[in-house]
Amino acid sequence: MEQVEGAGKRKAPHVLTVAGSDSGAGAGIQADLKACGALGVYCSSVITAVTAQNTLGVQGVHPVPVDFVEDQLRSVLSDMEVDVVKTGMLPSVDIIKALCDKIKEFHVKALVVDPVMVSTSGDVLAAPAILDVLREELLPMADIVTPNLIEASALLGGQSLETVADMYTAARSIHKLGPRNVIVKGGHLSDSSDAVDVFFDGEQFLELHGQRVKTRNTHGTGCTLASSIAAELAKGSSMPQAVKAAKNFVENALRYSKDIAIGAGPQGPFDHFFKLNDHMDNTSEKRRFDPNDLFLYAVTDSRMNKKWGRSITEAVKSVIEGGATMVQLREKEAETREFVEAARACVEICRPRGVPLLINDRVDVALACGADGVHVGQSDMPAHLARSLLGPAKIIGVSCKTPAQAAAAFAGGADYVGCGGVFPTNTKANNVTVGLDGLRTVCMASELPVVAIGGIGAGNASSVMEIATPTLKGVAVVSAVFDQESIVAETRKLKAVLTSAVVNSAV
Ligand SMILES: Nc1ncnc2c1ncn2[C@@H]1O[C@H](COP(=O)(O)OP(=O)(O)OP(=O)(O)O)[C@@H](O)[C@H]1O
Ligand SMILES: Cc1ncc(CO)c(N)n1
Ligand SMILES: [Mg+2]
Repeated sequence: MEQVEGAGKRKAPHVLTVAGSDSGAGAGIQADLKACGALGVYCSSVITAVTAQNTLGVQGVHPVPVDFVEDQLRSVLSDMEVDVVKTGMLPSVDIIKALCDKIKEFHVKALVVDPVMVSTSGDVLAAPAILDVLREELLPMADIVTPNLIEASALLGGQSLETVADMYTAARSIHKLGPRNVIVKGGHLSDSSDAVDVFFDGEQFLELHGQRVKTRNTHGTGCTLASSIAAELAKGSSMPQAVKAAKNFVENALRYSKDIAIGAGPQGPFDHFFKLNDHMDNTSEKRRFDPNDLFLYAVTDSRMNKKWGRSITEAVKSVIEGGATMVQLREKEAETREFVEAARACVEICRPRGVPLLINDRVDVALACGADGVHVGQSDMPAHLARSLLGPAKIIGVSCKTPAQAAAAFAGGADYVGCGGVFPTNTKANNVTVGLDGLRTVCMASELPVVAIGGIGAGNASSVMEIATPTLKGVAVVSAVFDQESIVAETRKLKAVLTSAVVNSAV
């Protein structure tokens, strides 16, 4: 029992958010919980008001009675070691006063105040009556206050703020109200191509520049910025570090979420958990596959390596040295553990040499070792499922013998087609040979680039490349390079044949 007590204890960085609930979950308490969760910080929550809210605006506000806000504060602060308190919507003077009392009673390292007043949709979240108590009691206790342009203006008695220069003036004036640091947020700054926030610590200004993401999904950026600052502080960052990291987090989340469609209104929520999901997203534009990589595609074979007494890494190193433009690990006999280890080692070899490394059949191994993609056969994982597991950036190749299979590969989101066996081969038992005619038929029909495979070597590679359809990009070989005394020499020889075949068919 004692063992359990001592050994497992680890203090979790802890933010307490004191804010309103947003039923649409883009802003408020829900944004704070997600931001802290995404940044690895525990977040407890004291709810000051319940709002009925969606992407159209705020349909209703229901403040929590002050006694019950106090009860929640006491419950959390008396029991849990809170590092940082972050405040959002504080709908009444009484609630602010109760909060100030509780913060004085229980020690916390830092207080982040987001002076929420009006939602972006223009709905009032806190009565103007709170301004005095905010200025006089809460702000002097704050380590940082994070007004947007409208809130900064309200704190300064309605002075209009329109330019970055105005933001400097505002930051200085708000600092005089007592907070240790101020960040005036420029999300609402009109016609600016970047998103500028102005930070002031009482001595120095820091202009925080970020790209302005073109998106409707900005609901909750303010809450997220403030709770991310709180989370970074709880993890031990300095204030300038925390502010920069938070700004960066918001920008990345917005960029990732710019096309997400939730709700019919003008301002949608964004995804705080983009880091968890980004490899799963099929809609993002990036694709990083160059069909020319198929030119000399080397496919490993464990039996051949065994026969010649080589490790898989030695074989991969040599074939790249000889000029291979892409490598596939095809380990039909290896145990998973052994396969993953070998694959990791090969990733280390291929990556710095700019050669993509694919894994045959095993999507799990490809993910585990960080390979560039997979090659699947007709009886392996279907391309569309491999794509949904691997995300948009990985390369997927599919073995096809017919135009119909090539069309299905294209529809499933594959990047290339491997067509064969072109010639009879010993590498693959019972494999139907499609011949040069079968290859030509697939190449003519395929929407995807094609690599020819099966019994190809220096002796017959020219006859393959002479098919010369625009889709045929190269040859994939096994024995021609790996079942050889010198991998480097044979690969060079094949590359020379391929290069001259391409030159000849071009003239
Ligand atoms: N389109 C955008 N692209 C990049 N950053 C943005 C964009 N919109 C806002 N930001 C950034 O998000 C943070 C919050 O700024 P903003 O001025 O929108 O706060 P807010 O009005 O309090 O937000 P909320 O709608 O949550 O109340 C700032 O760091 C700001 O620069
Ligand atoms: C509950 C709540 N807090 C803060 C904001 C500010 O965006 C909002 N819209 N809703
Ligand atoms: Mg706000």
